[in-house]
Amino acid sequence: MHQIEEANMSCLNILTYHRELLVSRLKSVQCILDNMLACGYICEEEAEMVQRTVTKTDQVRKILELVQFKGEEACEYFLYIIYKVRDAYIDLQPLLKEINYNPSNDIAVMNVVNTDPISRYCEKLRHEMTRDTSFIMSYGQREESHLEDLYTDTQIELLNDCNESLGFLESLDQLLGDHAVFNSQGETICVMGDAGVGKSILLQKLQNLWSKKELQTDASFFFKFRCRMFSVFKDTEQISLRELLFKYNCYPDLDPDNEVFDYILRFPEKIIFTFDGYDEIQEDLELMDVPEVVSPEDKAHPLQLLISLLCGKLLKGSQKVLTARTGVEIQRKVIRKKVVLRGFSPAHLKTYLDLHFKEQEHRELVSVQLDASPHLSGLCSTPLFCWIVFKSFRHLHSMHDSFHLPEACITLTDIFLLLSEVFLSHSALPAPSLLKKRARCTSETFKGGLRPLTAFAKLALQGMERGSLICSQEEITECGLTEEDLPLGFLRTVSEYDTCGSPATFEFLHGTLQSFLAAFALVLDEQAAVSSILKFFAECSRRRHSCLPFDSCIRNSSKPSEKEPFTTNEHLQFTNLFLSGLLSKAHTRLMEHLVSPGLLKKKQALLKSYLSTSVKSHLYGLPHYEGDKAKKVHVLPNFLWILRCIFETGSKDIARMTAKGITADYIKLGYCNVFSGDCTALNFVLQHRKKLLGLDMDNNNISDYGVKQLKPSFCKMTVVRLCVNHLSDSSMEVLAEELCKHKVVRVLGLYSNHITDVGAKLVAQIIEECPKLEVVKIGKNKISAVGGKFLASAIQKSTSIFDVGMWGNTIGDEGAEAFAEALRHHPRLTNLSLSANGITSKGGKCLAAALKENSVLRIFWLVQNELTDDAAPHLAELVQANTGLSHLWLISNQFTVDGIKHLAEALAHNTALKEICVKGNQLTEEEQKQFEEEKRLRFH
Ligand SMILES: Nc1ncnc2c1ncn2[C@@H]1O[C@H](COP(=O)(O)OP(=O)(O)OP(=O)(O)O)[C@@H](O)[C@H]1O
Repeated sequence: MHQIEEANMSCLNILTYHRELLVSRLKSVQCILDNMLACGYICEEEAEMVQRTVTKTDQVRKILELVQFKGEEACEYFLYIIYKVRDAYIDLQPLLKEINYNPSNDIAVMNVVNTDPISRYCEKLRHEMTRDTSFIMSYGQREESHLEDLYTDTQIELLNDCNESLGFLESLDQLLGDHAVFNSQGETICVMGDAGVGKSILLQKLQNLWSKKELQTDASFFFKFRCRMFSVFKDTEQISLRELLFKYNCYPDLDPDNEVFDYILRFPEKIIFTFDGYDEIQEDLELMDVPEVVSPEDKAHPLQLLISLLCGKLLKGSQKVLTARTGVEIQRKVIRKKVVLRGFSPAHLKTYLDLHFKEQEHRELVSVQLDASPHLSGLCSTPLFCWIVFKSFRHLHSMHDSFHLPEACITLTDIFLLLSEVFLSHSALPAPSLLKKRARCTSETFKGGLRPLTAFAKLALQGMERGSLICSQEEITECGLTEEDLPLGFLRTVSEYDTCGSPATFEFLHGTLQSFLAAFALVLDEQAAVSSILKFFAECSRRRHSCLPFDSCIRNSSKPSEKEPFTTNEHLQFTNLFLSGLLSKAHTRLMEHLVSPGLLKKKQALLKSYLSTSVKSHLYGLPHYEGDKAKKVHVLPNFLWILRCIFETGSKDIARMTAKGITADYIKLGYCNVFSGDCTALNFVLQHRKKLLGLDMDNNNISDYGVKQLKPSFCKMTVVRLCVNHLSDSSMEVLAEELCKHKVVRVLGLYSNHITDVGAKLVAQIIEECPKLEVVKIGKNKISAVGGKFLASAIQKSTSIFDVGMWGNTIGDEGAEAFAEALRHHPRLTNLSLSANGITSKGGKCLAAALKENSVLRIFWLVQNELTDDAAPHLAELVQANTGLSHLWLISNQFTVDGIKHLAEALAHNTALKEICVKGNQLTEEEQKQFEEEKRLRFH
């Protein structure tokens, strides 16, 4: 029917006309009855009569009869209920649109109460989610902070399916949006990141925003799960999807007809799921055979339900956000998009500092210490470590006058010792306000708290041995912990798994804390054989992990593939690291108060000898290969853990021996997930190396803090490859100072960082002042014409440089002109890329003219610029000049067939030129054919 006619129709007639549709699509009868009754359009008896009718459709028929019988106003109110309670009558919204429904003024003032189970459930979900997500955990339950008071943005980098950066996320809304989706079939958004970088908090923020309707999404349901919960179930336990959703989030109230679950099944796109900590269940998944679950009614093991949800076998179309530690492999097929958390930038760190410390005096004190120590700043870019450092500072500073953060190179062990000291001081001392400040005595605090510390440590170790992050009340009691010990802060209760009144379950405040305490247990244990301290080292080197069965569920294959033991046993690696720290010389005095000195010595000696041997065998086993000029070695991520352990031990002997053991003169540490803190460890070893060394650290996350940490090692570096590492101009300052001082560098790789013209000027200085520098890669930065000119001028003066990559900057024609000058008589430059730099024909002409006078350039890249046919005759002249150029890359410019003709003709006069690649210009297939004869002109 025509809309105008409909608009003029009475509501009574509309109900008659659309009766069939209303009968089939109106689902929530109760809400209509409740409101009709409340407004007096029907009486109790009439409502009961409707309810007594057996089928839903008959109930609707009865209601329609009733309201029509009551007259126009009742019919109008009936439509108004459907209009107001949108969620419950989603199927009838198109009808309202079709009839162009608008409530009259009289009706619009009437009240409609949403008694629909679905809407009520959504409200309940939001309410509970707000309650559950408003606080960030802190020491015990005593000092929880509001999420809003402390949440600070972190760097969230978008990646494509090859793990290349697509820039940073600007707001959390973008996480769920279509931006940077690389697989539209996939439904899972992966959030990756290292331990403590803030994955759980990010999800918490997302949940909190949704609960307050501040997240841009249509989703009415939000179900949150922590993956470790799935480990709690026995192997034989089976539950349904309905149970999984409701029991572990919240139950719908007053929903006798299961309308909520039916709705969820019908509209999965209205759901967001978050699954936190996929790495924590990897082993459980590997052990289980995961058949597919596809029916929402079937019961299955919760892990199977999880996998089916992630694969889209259940509730297809729902949005899923999954977090996991960096390096955990998840089948590409199911990933929709991927982000990686990079922690706090210096600006974020400043914001967090301001949020954390209300007192100006504290802010300044901590800020000074951060500025003085790039290593501490680097550690603090991981929010967990930052939180511990700040919290400990605040607590210890308030208790003791003279407290300062450790000044020398603070280790992770130091950080967790600080945290433990704070926890133990809770029990040892009265509240700070009542106390006259007194001198800090760490060993006294630890001695005083030795009983609970030993018990917590034992509990942590037992969990680690069982592969469990959760412990029961029984286990806690067995370890000798009492009610009074629990509020110290090491443990917290977990309500999620505590369903049906089962006794409370606990977990350590953070997984890393459990690793730390487990290491403590190994040190404190006076009963076990000394050799037992090495159990996790042995475990880590023995294990070879398979890919996730999540993969095999998708691939239908159960054959695992080899995988490096990097992320899957990270909690064990952390235990090893803390063990190295606790047994270090620096902590001997403290430890001697807690364990007998003789035993401590034995443990220290054993660890030292183990590390020395394992370093040797590891270095020996690394894949060596002969490069063009150097003997190269590709370091594996596991080696990075050994380096971290060596640093924690603080043992110069082991560091010296490791340095000596690196026989190669080029180390590749690419894609090893090296973060800024690791540079301190690397530097700790490299400072003992006498010979020169090439270091390739491309594709890591070392940031400016890491470069500062490497400062003492640059004096011996011949190759400095730091591509894709989030470096800014301040790193260039360090490089310029060090490289120009020592002048040994041959290769400088800085591709894909955040270098601007300021940094380019410093790189230019390096080019000018380092007489051995041959290769500079500085593409994909933020260098404009200004920086381009600095670089060009430096290149012009250099007699050593022969390979320069400038791809993906914005030097434009002005920059191109400067490069033309640099090239004109350059004695050595053989390979130059000025691709993707916004160069038009104007710049192209200059370059072509200058190059005619150059006889050394072999390969020239001008891909993805804006060259048109105007430049073609000039480039043709260059070709004709037969300068020695062997490859000219002109892909993706704006040449037409006319321009290409010039090039083709010129080629006939040049026998030295091997090819000109002109793919992606503006020629049709037909036009390209006319150049078929000239094989050196490539279109593909
Ligand atoms: N964005 C943030 N703003 C403020 N504090 C944060 C933020 N992210 C993390 N933190 C702090 O760091 C702690 C650890 O963070 P979180 O548990 O989210 O790390 P994670 O990446 O999930 O670690 P893991 O992989 O070990 O589980 C939090 O409890 C909180 O104190």
